[in-house]
Amino acid sequence: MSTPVLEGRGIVRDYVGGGGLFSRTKTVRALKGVSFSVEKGRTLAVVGESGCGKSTLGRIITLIDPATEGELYLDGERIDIASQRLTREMRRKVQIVFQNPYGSLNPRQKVGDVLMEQLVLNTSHSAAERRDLAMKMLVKVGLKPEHFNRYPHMFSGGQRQRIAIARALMVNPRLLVLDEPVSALDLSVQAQVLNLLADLQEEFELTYVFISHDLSVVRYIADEVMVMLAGEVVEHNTRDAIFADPQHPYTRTLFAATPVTDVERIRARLAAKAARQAEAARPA
Ligand SMILES: Nc1ncnc2c1ncn2[C@@H]1O[C@H](COP(=O)(O)OP(=O)(O)OP(=O)(O)O)[C@@H](O)[C@H]1O
Repeated sequence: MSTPVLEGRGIVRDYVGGGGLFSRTKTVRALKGVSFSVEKGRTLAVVGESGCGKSTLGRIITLIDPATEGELYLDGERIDIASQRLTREMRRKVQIVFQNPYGSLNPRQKVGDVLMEQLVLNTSHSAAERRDLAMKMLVKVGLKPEHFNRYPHMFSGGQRQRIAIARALMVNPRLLVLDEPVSALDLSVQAQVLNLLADLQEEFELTYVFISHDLSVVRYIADEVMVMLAGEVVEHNTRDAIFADPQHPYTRTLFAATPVTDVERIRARLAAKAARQAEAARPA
């Protein structure tokens, strides 16, 4: 078997915080030894109720926050997630897209500059090359070259999420952590952004860690599903297996509350993707 793009072993995260003026300092163990791996080109969905540790795990994988204990491997290379002695190259490999792109886009920065800034920090491209690459990326995510000189407030929510995805892709990452990336969007726009993510995954051979509370979205996009409860993984299986036959009582409760939406459309999309992948894998 090939080396996974991402592997976590026994990841623990404690938050040491005050319990208020008159109470003793409390430690919250947000992750209690989480292990998983994701193969290249696959999407691992992380699900579970609010507070189970999904975002904490996402921030550790993205190397934004340190872990208290545990090991993380990117393309087989061990990353020091406790002390966070990280190279720029390690950081480049993992990018994150958040639920609210408006919060992470500088309102005074034009979209073209948002994209080119990534290249200034991470590459030695000339100004003309940076401009060219940013223009091309705008088109790849379904925006237009004339959007280059516009500000974030001039876009819809879906378009802003496309800008955030474009920014993440500018540095040619291996892995995208998508933390509730469509939760703030209308249903029709959600579908467009999910389709875009599926297309980009195929084109750039990206690996996704997709954090979501929305199981209909997970059913659409995931290859594998990892269910978390109170900082622990209670179940991890392929999407089809876990939806058809959830094993853990908590998974069953979680899934029982979710309506199945538009199954035919999901099946058609996944079948088309599988056919394209099979065609690409066929020897010439
Ligand atoms: N900075 C922090 N300081 C202290 N405790 C924190 C901090 N961030 C998260 N926690 C706690 O860690 C636990 C996991 O939080 P986390 O945000 O990772 O959960 P989540 O599953 O992503 O929830 P949500 O879906 O609501 O974002 C929670 O108990 C939370 O209160």
